[in-house]
Amino acid sequence: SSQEEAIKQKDVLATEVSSLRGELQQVRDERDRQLYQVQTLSYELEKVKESRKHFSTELDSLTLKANDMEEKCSLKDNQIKALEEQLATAEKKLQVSNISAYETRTEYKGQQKFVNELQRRLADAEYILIEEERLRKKLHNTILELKGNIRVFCRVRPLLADESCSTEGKIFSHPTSMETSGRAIDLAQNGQKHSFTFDKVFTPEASQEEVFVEISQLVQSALDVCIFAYGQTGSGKTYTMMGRPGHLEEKGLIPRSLEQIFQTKQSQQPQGWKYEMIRDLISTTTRMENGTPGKQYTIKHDANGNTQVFDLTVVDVHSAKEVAFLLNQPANSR
Ligand SMILES: Nc1ncnc2c1ncn2[C@@H]1O[C@H](COP(=O)(O)OP(=O)(O)OP(=O)(O)O)[C@@H](O)[C@H]1O
Repeated sequence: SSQEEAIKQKDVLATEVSSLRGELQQVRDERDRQLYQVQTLSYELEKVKESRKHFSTELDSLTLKANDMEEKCSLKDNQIKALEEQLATAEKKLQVSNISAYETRTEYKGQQKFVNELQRRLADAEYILIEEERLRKKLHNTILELKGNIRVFCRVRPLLADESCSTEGKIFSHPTSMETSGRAIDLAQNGQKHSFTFDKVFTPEASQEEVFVEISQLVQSALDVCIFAYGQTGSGKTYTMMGRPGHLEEKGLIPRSLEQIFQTKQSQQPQGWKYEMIRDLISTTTRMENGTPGKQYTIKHDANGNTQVFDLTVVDVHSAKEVAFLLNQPANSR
């Protein structure tokens, strides 16, 4: 029985051993599986570590980028704020400008009305002025006609430096009677007295200006005027007509008349008058548009016997408002 028991025990033990072997095998298998898993996990861990490294680098760079972006964003924010402020100011200004533009427009309309009214009044005034000017011209010419179309003036020049005073005393005197005052001259020759009367007598003291004032009225009627200087040689014709070259104060009737004509041309321009002055330096003959010779006024002849001509020639009267003169001043000798 002990043998049986031993056999039984042996069987139990054998079963136990085989079960333990099975368990051992299972544990071994489990261990192998676990080992494999550990290997796989450590491989994965390695991979994870690697990718973590990579991600951390990327994270660093992204963090840097994010910081940079944040900085830029805050900068942009500031800029946006500043721009918003500017926009607000600009909007305010725009509002003010809109108001002032409206006011300006209203004011402009008012001004335009006023200008239109002034232009209308100006046109009226210009019309009246032109009419008045026409009347003035007519009256002026009538007065000149009444004074006489031909007037004779006498000018006595002073003694020149190389001329001596007559031993017999003065050879001329001016009568002082009321009706001949300023118009008469008495000459004494061989004890005889000769009296002459003119429209005006200029004494030796008379300046170029005084002589010009007397004829200046005629220049207004320049279309019909002829100024003629007559007298013996050395009596002062050239001086009276041309003046002394280089001495402005002593310029004669011709330069003064031309100045007056040009001044009138200027001053009458605003009233619609148009004068055309032609200075022809080549032409020696002057003709009206219809072919007839124009009026010619010989002004000067010099001491050498050569004649210099200064022509004031009426070429044409185009219309009441357009008058053309030909001012021909050849320095050539004839
Ligand atoms: N009123 C005056 N005041 C001062 N000097 C004068 C006056 N008139 C003439 N003279 C002088 O007398 C001189 C002779 O005058 P001017 O040459 O004008 O005479 P003229 O009549 O033209 O003579 P001619 O017929 O010989 O050319 C000139 O020296 C001129 O400057």
